Amino acid sequence: MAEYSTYGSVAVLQVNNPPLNTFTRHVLQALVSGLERAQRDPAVRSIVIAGKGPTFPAGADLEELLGTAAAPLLSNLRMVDKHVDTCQKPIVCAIHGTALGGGFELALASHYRLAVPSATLSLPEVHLGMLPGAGGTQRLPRVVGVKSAIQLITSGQDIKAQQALTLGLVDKIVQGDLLKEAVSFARSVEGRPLEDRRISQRTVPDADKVDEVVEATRKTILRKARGAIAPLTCVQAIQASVLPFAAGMAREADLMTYLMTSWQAAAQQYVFFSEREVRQWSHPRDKHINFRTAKPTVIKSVGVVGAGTMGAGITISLLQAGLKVVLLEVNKKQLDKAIAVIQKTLRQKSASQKMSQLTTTMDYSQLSDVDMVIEAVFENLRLKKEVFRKLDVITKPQAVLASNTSGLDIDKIAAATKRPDKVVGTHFFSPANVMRLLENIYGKKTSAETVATVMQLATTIGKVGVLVGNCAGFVGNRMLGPYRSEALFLLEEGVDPQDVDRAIEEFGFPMGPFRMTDLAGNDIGWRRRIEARLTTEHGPPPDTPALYRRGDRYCPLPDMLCLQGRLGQKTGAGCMMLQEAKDDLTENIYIRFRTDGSVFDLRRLLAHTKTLEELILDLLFADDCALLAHTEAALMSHHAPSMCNRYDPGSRTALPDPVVLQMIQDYRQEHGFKKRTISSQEIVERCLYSLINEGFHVLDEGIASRALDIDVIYLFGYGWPRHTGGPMYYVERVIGLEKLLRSLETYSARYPNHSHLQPSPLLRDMVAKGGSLAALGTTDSKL
Ligand SMILES: CC(C)(COP(=O)(O)OP(=O)(O)OC[C@H]1O[C@@H](n2cnc3c(N)ncnc32)[C@H](O)[C@@H]1OP(=O)(O)O)[C@@H](O)C(=O)NCCC(=O)NCCSC(=O)C[C@@H](O)CCCCCCCCCCCCC(=O)O
Repeated sequence: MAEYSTYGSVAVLQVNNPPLNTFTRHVLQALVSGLERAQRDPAVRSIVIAGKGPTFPAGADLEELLGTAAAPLLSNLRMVDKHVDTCQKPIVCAIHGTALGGGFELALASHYRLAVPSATLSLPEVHLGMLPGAGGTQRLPRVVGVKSAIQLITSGQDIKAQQALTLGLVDKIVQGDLLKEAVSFARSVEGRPLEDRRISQRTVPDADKVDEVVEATRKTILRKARGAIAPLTCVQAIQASVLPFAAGMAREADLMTYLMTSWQAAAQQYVFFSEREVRQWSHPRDKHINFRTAKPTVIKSVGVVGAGTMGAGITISLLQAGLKVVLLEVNKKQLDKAIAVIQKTLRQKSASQKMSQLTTTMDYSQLSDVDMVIEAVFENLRLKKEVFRKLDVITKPQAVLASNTSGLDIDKIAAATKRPDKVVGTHFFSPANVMRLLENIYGKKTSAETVATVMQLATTIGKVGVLVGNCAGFVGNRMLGPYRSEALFLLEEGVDPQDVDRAIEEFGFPMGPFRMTDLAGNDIGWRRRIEARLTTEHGPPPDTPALYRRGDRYCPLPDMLCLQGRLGQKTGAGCMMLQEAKDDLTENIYIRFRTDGSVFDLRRLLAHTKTLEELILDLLFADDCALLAHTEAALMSHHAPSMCNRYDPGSRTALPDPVVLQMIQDYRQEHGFKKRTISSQEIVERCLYSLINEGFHVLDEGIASRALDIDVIYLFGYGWPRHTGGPMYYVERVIGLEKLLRSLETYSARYPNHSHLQPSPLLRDMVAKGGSLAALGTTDSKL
């Protein structure tokens, strides 16, 4: 637990609790005993604390901290802190790996800190809904000042060894053998006075500005925290660091108790464990196929087909993980653009050497030797099937063929090949090199080995892989459908897009549904609806009721906006790019012509023209292909409208657009909707409960095998606020299943034709029988 040895006058205490040397009560007890022994022994004149194996302690053991062993753990932790803080012999912490939470706090309580260059220090408790409760909020500001301490603690960010040296958090970076160096360093400081080495005895350098600093940061923290209580509570604890040390520690303990007993801390710790638990997948239809039984194929090289935004992002992720990549794109201009983006991103990450692992090509035969291909072409089933047909012929028989589709049928794609067992979905989220989620979709014939391979790939490239079944939209986008529909129905009834966004953002999402569509591109959903024949490029399908499709309520507002060229931020951004990077405009921008109402993709037109400017000038001045008036004006002003909001050039701040508001008003009038006032609560409930209700359907159908899989998808792919634990956790632990059912019953009685508000049979069953999502597989046994 903590191994004791001596090297002459130096006692070495090495924490040994694999894999991360976390502090359990027994580890802390062993540390107390070791410290007592070293203090008692007159031959010992200094002490080194280190971690055995790969790391310095990574903090308190969460299973103990949150369980019945919390009290002895805390009392032992206090004892260690007291022994270290009052010790009359110098204590040197030798840091390698990750010194996190309580581990870093132990180092701060010691007299000296040495670190290897690769070491990382951090106080990540805020991510667990807590604060650094072992003196971190009191000692850190005494070293770096209140301002930096607020920044470091409320973000929980990593501090690399070199930065820690600059901040005065470590005393020396050690290049060679850490333990040997630490022992010799300890020997060199023996007998020196210790008072000025005790951080607890120092004063906070910017103490006189504490109120000013707190006031200045509060607003930013509030905006970022979006309903999470931990960040602001951390600030309160840091504020107390200007008090005498003992008083500050007492305040820290009070605030820690408050946080530790909050529902948000429980939710965030559930998130921590769920993020790891999704790796322990099992096939919903055959539990014998699981992460233990299925062996992944080793992937060393990957082909990426399609060098659009997604293809480039996927390529960056693969290169960063050290994999060889062959990037194929048939459009030379697009390929060049992707290469530039990849180069720039890798350079920013100081990883330019990774470029040597990249081959770019326009020739499919270059994919003949890769272990796996990820197709990232346009979201069109016909096109994807064509690509897979080619890949099946060209790639080696054992290669895995994955599609980065966001919702198309994996079985239909697999059917285009003679190796459906090797075909699988890998749904990346944009930007693919940033977003952590990888939704992996197995088809009817996908083999266990193929599933294991893509789940392993997720880990290799630092993503959170979640295994789901095949259905339209899979888990994430399928659940988003009802949410979006309800948001649109709310517009019909009287709220403005900004009201919906505000309510959802106040709940904790980084973006409401309309800002999100503006960002992603309204045409994505439009194309999908066109393919599903719910609408056409010219308007509603003939002989179709305006507000119904196949018997279901339908809101045509987004289609109407698309027909007017209001495709989202990119229509504005695309035109703004005119000024700076005209070659950059390669996404799908549509131009609708007055003459025959036909819609063209600007990108395609661009391929036949010299420059975007020339094309636009041609279009604007050609008699036979005049643009719609408003698009024309927007192009002229280099600022096309987005779907629902206006954006000042270069800005992402959404401003209400009077044109859209008027359009919605006219629409209400035309279809006889009576405007009424709708509360934020109703907005949130209707949007989120319909999404969660779909989650119950998804579980019922076995598309997701556990509620935690859905939670992880929403947390890591859709910006669901982390402090609420995810949609399924939130509804079960915070709202209550019974309340959800009653609310859905009320809303569905009011809106009988909104089918997604009809409570799912699984939810009804669970409420009737007192069942729980945990019993369905939400493994929160660790909590
Ligand atoms: C460390 C990592 C970066 C490593 O990442 P890596 O990818 O290598 O590995 P994994 O993440 O997969 O982890 C492997 C394995 O280990 C499990 N695990 C990781 N961390 C912990 C942990 N801290 N505890 C338990 N288990 C852990 C993980 O689940 C994996 O398990 P699996 O089965 O899936 O293989 C990365 O793991 C990481 O970031 N970990 C989290 C580190 C962290 O957050 N540390 C901080 C912990 S909280 C803490 O330290 C609190 C302190 O501030 C002290 C608090 C003192 C409280 C005092 C309160 C006083 C007032 C109290 C009230 C009075 C009441 C009373 O008196 O009774």
